[in-house]
Amino acid sequence: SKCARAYDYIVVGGGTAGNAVAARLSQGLPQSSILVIEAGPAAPAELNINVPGKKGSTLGTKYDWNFTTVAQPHLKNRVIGVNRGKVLGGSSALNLMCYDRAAAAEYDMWEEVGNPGWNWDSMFAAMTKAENYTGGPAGSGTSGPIHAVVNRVVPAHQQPFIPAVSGNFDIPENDDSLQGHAIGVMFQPSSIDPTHYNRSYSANGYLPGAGPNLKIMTDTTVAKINFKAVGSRQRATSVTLQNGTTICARHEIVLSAGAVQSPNLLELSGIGQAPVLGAANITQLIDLPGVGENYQDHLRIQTSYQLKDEYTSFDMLKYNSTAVTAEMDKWLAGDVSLYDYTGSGFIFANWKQVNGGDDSQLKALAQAIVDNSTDVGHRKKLEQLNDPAIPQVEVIFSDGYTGVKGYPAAGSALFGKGFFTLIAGLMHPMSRGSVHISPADPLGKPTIDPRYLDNEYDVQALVDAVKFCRQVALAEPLRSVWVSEYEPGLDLVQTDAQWRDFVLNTTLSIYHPIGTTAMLPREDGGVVDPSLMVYGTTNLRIVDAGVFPVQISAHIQTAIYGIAERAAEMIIAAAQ
Ligand SMILES: Cc1cc2nc3c(=O)[nH]c(=O)nc-3n(C[C@H](O)[C@H](O)[C@H](O)COP(=O)(O)OP(=O)(O)OC[C@H]3O[C@@H](n4cnc5c(N)ncnc54)[C@H](O)[C@@H]3O)c2cc1C
Repeated sequence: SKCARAYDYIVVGGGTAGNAVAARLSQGLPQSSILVIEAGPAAPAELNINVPGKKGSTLGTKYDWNFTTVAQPHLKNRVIGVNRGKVLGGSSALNLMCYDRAAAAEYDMWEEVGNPGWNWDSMFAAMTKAENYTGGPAGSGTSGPIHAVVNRVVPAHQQPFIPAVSGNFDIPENDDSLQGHAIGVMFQPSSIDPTHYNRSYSANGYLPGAGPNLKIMTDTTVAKINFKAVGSRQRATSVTLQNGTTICARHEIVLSAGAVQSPNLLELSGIGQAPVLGAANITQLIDLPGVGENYQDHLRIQTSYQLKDEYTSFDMLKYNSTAVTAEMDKWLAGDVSLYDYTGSGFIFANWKQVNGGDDSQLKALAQAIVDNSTDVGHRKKLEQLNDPAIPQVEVIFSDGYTGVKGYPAAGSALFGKGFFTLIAGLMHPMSRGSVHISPADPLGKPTIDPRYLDNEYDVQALVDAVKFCRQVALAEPLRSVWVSEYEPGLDLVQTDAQWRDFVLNTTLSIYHPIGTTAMLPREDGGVVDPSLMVYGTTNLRIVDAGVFPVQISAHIQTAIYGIAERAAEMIIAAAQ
């Protein structure tokens, strides 16, 4: 079909990775033309995105694709939200700004599973190239486009968190957790620009540094990628937009639509497994069974505590309209405000640290899964369990009520009270799921089935993680700041059966899907090779969270920026 326009490089998806790779290409290839196509709008002045304390307020809005899983049979048939950014900046505009890194050995595993050059050293260099960490330890990035800083608002009732953990558990205080040794209890930064105390994300971080050769189309959705056969491989020549327009690419197309939608776009373009394509009446161009498989995520579970009345929590902004106005005025004026707040207290621990020195039960459960699996990712998870330097559980000190049953209703006895929440994240669940186009409506919402908790390891791990949250809350001096456990309730949940039920009723995703276009050997279910090129194509790369081969024990944005930096270096080198 005819080209309405042509560019040297087309990046599909102006999200976290897409804007990063596009801006770097525009700088490194000043003679080339680069186009970013983003389905959502640009929203540079949107306070719900820019103000750190308004994090979460964009979920369910026009800036969110609002995907959901299919009913999860092992979570009592609950449907779990899969929120994804639909705005220039993608999910980096919606995320909760936690900014950290996993243990060095976890990035080295990417190389061990068949990706030469992808290891801690190369990823650390790439992640710090993306970074400008004010007040970070030696070795942090200081001139990259994404800002990081430890939040200047630390509520008084968070002060006892670190002493309670380091004083009562075998978990050391660690001031250096972004340098490859992740274990400990610590303050960690958020992706915030301390100049104005606003969210730092791919749209306001990378794009201002791009050259005039970068063009951005917003509110524009790509429907498919078109190919031309070159010998036994396929060359990506153009994209077709949802309105039927065709835009041509002279050199390469980069797919950065995220771990949910990049595999969908491959399928819509004829790349994927035969049954999925056949059911949607799509002609198969490349048989790639790994497309949309290997969906891995982090899971969350939490306990919440009602504070003594002398403490003021972030909850105030839920019920006190005078405080809302006053704090927003302070934020707008650049003064210290409650609206600066993001979480800064974290624990990253292995199972022995969580379970009083004994990790035998969880290891046996994991071993049983690996014994019945040929999956390379499962084998790596067992290796991770055996390495005490690799965290299995994260606990976030979250000020205010951020649980599942809801803040007390207006008029109820606890309305107007303050809370804090300990959110546990399970870092290496064993479950694997999938995301595919829906046969009935291939251009509509995808069918997402993460198969959460489909194995006993994940269930028991969540039980242990949430019991650990309570133990931390009960440890002094933290015990002295609260009056009662609001959720689940000290009296209501005590036995293992009750904890198990609480897990099945309240476990949620912590929004980190990865692996659905994995960088792995083709025979292991891989979709891209170590240069991020889709197998069977000559010039289609994927640059987003989908290429992670194995999940890491960290919030994933730093690794995604690192992948984008490395991808840009490869594409620029290939062009020169
Ligand atoms: C609510 C939430 C909280 C999170 N909290 C944290 C956190 O605190 N710390 C952290 O490190 N990580 C966090 N994450 C995870 C992290 O932000 C994301 O994993 C990451 O931003 C994903 O980057 P990406 O480039 O893979 O995809 P995205 O950033 O999602 O980018 C994909 C882009 O492609 C666009 N797109 C999709 N399909 C098309 C199409 N057909 N045509 C055109 N454009 C298209 C989308 O609109 C989007 O802009 C969170 C995520 C969410 C959703």
